Amino acid sequence: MKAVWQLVLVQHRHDRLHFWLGILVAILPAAAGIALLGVSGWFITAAAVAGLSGAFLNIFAPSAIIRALAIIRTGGRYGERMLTHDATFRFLTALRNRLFKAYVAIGTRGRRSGVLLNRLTMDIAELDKLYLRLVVPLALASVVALGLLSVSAVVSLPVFLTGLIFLGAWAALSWISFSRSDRKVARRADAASDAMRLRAADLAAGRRDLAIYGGLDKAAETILAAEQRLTAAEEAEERRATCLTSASAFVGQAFLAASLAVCIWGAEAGTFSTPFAVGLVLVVVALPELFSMILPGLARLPRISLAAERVRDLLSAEPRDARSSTSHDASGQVRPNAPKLLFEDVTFRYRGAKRNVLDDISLEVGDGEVVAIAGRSGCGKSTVAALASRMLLPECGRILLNGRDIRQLDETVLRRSVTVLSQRPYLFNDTVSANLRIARPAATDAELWIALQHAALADRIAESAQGLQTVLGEGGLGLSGGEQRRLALARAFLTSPEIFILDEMTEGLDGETASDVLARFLKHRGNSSVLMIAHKQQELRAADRILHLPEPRTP
Ligand SMILES: Nc1ncnc2c1ncn2[C@@H]1O[C@H](COP(=O)(O)OP(=O)(O)OP(=O)(O)O)[C@@H](O)[C@H]1O
Repeated sequence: MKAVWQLVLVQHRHDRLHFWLGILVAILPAAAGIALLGVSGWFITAAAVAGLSGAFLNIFAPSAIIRALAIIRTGGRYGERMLTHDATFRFLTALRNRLFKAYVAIGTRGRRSGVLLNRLTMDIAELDKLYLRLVVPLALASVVALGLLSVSAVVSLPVFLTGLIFLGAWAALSWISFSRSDRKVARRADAASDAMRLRAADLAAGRRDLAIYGGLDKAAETILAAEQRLTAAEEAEERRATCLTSASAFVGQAFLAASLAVCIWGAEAGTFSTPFAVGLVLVVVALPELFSMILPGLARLPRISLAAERVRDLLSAEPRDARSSTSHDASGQVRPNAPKLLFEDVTFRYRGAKRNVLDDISLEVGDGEVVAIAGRSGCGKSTVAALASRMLLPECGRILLNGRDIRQLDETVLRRSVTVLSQRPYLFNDTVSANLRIARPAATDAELWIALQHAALADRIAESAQGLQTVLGEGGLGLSGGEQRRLALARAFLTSPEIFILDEMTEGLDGETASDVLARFLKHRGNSSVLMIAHKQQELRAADRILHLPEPRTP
């Protein structure tokens, strides 16, 4: 549970003003609501007693108080919703940014990025309950309970003692629920939900191969098994929540009964008047509802706690330089005579792997130079490409872009400086122009057509009546593998990076298309340098320099 409090502190530090304002504004309507019930009960009874006995009763003051309390309660509830939700959304927005930056900086560490992203999204969604369902209701219940106890201590000792006993009972209930939070069940639910999504994504992506090899049914079964595990865990959580609600309802009813007995005794003994006793009973009626507001947060505590732990761990793994990359370091200005890309004694090992993929590798790509990386399969060529574009971070050594450590570069500057062309370009199910403008949002239609011409795709797009507005993918224009690569090329031509990283850009294309795509790329790349993972002779021939990576070592 330590992580839960640490995250509460992080939120508090993030925006103290909204944190406390939310709590204060939540207390206001709750206190007004309780006072409204008490004053109304007292007033109605006092009016009835005065009516029966013919005594004088000033009705104006209580009526005005009742109206004022009703207005405060209604307005306060609106303000409370606004402020508490605002405080939560502000915090979650900032948290999301920090967490995504942390992921970018430390990488996925060998785990599936889709699974991590999904888990992160779900964890952040879980954390919106931290302030709204735990902090605010707990603060609210504590302040109101202590306030009422203080008042009752002055008014009547039996009322004070009754309140104290039942407040103790609620505190004990909350503590038991808090300390016996079943994190095992929450962990099982999280694992089952991750497995379900992972298996479903695998089934969707690999359905053709699964159908060919007859594995569709088995794949579907694994999804159903994960779903059953998730349902079982959720049922266990539901049972726990029901027990908690029942126990709280029992304490609430016992409290009402005991308070009623004390009020009847007080009225009969003349300790307080009948109108006061009725007002007191109505105040007591409101309290169980106030305490029950804590229950959803308490029932959800195991899940909140696990989410808080993961988020805290990610925040603590966030490298200092990624947290504080300054615009000074990240300015993206060219340092004279610095190579475009420089690897200095870089060592890298995949998480969980037994050996380093790269050992003390040094390489350099000069201004405007085309450098090919060659080597046996598995020697780490794609790993070099991933390191050069900061998809991975080296264990030891440094990677410098224009003379500055790649770790310290601002994300925007980095993405503007490095363009990666891979063998699997991602094309969105959107128009041709939208797919191209990802690279340069302000590009004009004329610029898009020029880029398409350079990539030898303009004629194909012009065939379609909608031209640049033609939708790609399902229900739209279908492109062959080679055409997709040409569209990715046109997209790359709209950027002017310091360096292009070509990770098997022509892989899977026939010889003629591969030569054409490569030739067009080299002709229209401008002044950018190129680091090219080379498998083919034509790629090696096109390079100014070839770097051979050492043979892969067997474990
Ligand atoms: N995510 C990963 N986790 C663990 N090991 C990995 C991962 N990705 C690659 N490897 C391993 O790292 C080594 C280098 O892989 P890499 O893809 O960089 O080689 P490559 O030279 O590009 O190979 P190829 O020419 O066959 O594409 C290989 O032994 C590979 O099995």
